[in-house]
Amino acid sequence: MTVSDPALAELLNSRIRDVPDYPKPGVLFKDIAPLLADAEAFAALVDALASRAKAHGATKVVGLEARGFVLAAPAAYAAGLGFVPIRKKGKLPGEVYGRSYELEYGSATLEVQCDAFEPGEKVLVVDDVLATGGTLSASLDLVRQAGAEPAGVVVLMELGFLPGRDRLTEHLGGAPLETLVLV
Ligand SMILES: O=P(O)(O)OC[C@H]1O[C@H](OP(=O)(O)OP(=O)(O)O)[C@H](O)[C@@H]1O
Ligand SMILES: Nc1ncnc2[nH]cnc12
Repeated sequence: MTVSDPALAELLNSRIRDVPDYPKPGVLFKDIAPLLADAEAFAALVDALASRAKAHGATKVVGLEARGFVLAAPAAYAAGLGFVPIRKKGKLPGEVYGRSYELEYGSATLEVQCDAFEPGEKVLVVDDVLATGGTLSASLDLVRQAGAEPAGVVVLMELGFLPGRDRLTEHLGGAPLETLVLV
């Protein structure tokens, strides 16, 4: 397991709120709104993501709609890198690659623009939650299909009671997966 900074993990976890039975019965929803609203915790999170982007030699930071955007875009700015969105179906203009996937409370299709990357770019993929791993698995496949190489994946939190990490392994292709908070 790769929770590498216990003090950061404690700060971030203290600002994540549990909401039982949202968006449907049986799901324990991890609400990051209090973390985003806390200047100290949000800055610590963005700085940690930016440092991972630099450490992995990334040339772009990729964020996954929608909560991943809120983390990845400021991290890209802080690292001096460009940002690429992976969006839900039908939101991106022009030619796109698409992948369908299952998640904890439904199914969806993600898309990336075909010209989002220069060939061979190394990217850091950022999202808020690793639950079943469907979202990140689809996203990693899309990054490769669009001609870039995942240099690493960072998630704010991993739901350790779900098999997301196992499902993700084959899609990582050796890229490191780092979890800032394990719950
Ligand atoms: O590991 P998984 O089971 O795929 O679940 C994780 C994903 O689920 C949530 O996104 P959601 O699709 O709910 O979109 P949102 O960020 O727009 O709320 C979350 O932000 C992750 O992207
Ligand atoms: N339990 C959960 N809490 C917050 N976001 C999620 N995305 C998928 N599962 C989730």
